Amino acid sequence: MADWRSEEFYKERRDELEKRVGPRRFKHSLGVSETAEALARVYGADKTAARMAGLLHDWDKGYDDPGILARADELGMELDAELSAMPRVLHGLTAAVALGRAFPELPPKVLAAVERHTLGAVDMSDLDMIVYIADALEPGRKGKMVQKLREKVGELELRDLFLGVYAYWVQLIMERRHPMYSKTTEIWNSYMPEQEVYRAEANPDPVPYGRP
Ligand SMILES: Nc1ncnc2c1ncn2[C@@H]1O[C@H](COP(=O)(O)OP(=O)(O)O)[C@@H](O)[C@H]1O
Repeated sequence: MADWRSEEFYKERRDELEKRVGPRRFKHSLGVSETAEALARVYGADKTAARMAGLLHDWDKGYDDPGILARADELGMELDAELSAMPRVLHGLTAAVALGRAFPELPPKVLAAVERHTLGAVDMSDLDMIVYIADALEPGRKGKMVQKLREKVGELELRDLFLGVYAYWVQLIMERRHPMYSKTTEIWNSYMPEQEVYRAEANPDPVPYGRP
């Protein structure tokens, strides 16, 4: 089996990716790869894994809606009714399965980061968060909020930077009037442990909420 950490492996996958997606998506993937590597350096994660997962995250983004559903079917994936109705969010899930089969040398942590880059998940690893963030902050992404979040790299803890990006993305989905994946709230809440602490303490506020 090839060494997935080698430069040769990276270049081979990069050249294959170029044939799988359009030029804009390819450029975006290179940007995510570089940004993920830089974030891994800042936050002390595996730089090679971040660079690889960033490169591969949109491996299946070249499929149209019927195509990605057929791809999931071919791969033997069982999608529930909700996910079947949201083909745009499926490319990370199918890519993780397909890449794991095509390149068994890829470690589970790289596949997990690819799988989670669109919807996120409860209990994301540092690497998962890095790829999720890199997808939103790579140099090709424009906007005031993107710029603000970029300036927070290294300043915020990784988890807080991830939550900033997640919140921004959820807001975008709402503004664009796109359907929201139902587990988004559950995922968000799983990163809000302070709510647990608050509930466990006696009410520190002498004035109940809602009173004038
Ligand atoms: N929690 C969510 N619920 C529903 N759709 C989502 C959610 N998160 C992301 N999406 C949508 O999934 C699509 C793909 O997202 P993503 O893979 O992150 O984008 P890109 O392929 O541009 O990097 C986008 O249309 C995005 O709005």
